[in-house]
Amino acid sequence: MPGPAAGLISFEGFGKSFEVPGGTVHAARDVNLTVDEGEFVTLVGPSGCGKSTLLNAVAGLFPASAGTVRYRGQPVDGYNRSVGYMTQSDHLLPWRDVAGNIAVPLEIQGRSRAEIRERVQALVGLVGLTGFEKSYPTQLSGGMRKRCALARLLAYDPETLLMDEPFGALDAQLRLGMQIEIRKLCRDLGKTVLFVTHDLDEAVALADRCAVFSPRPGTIRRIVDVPLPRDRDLLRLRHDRRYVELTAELWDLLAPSIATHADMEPTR
Ligand SMILES: Nc1ncnc2c1ncn2[C@@H]1O[C@H](COP(=O)(O)OP(=O)(O)OP(=O)(O)O)[C@@H](O)[C@H]1O
Repeated sequence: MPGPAAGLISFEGFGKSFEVPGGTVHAARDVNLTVDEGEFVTLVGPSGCGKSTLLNAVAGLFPASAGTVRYRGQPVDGYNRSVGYMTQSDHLLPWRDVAGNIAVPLEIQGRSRAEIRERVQALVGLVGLTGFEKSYPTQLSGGMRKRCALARLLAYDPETLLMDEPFGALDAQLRLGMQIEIRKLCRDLGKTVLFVTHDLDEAVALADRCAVFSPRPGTIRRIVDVPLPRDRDLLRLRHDRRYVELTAELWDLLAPSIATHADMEPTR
């Protein structure tokens, strides 16, 4: 069995095609990527290049069409219970308050009432929602809803977080607040993160490494190391020369595919 050098998650010649009416969509091809435990890897690339497909494959939502996806050295075969998923929409239950929403995974796991109360309180504190336990989703700001969704995700205590543009709908200030939050939480809790974003600043600000995709069928064009400190100050990144250079490098890599990316038809 592969040892730790093989990484926590590995894509080995991974490819995925979907049969759709009128043809086959080749979503991803020949993807090779190893993600180490505790690493924060961002995925960027043109729309439709297969970024979400990679997350879905790690979650075990479908099998690979080519190659292999491994988790802890084992091929992903069926639902991967070691991962938690967060998307742009928060899917909070409107009829439950903050505490009730965060409690959902714990209730499903059959935890005792006392245990649930204690864990919910800890999670509320962790994401900065203390005092809002009894608020309903409609009474929360966009950023607070995200915090609530994040606390619910952490209630599962997944080893790995799969995040698909989780802050895409937030305005710039709230987004920055959530970015600070997620980096700190993941570092403190030792989580491994695969994070899809269209925002190149976000891709650099959060990442230990950033994988840049080519247009569909997407493959990794370049893996960019982000040599910023692990405890980087996101509020001051704009003054950091390395950050400015790295975001410019990503722009240069992606600009040609943005300019030519007009084809959204299935490739047959
Ligand atoms: N379950 C599916 N069935 C059919 N086609 C799919 C499925 N999932 C993804 N696709 C297609 O595969 C391609 C890649 O989709 P994917 O969502 O992975 O791209 P993406 O890079 O995440 O896109 P975006 O940045 O726009 O969210 C797209 O053409 C999409 O329509």
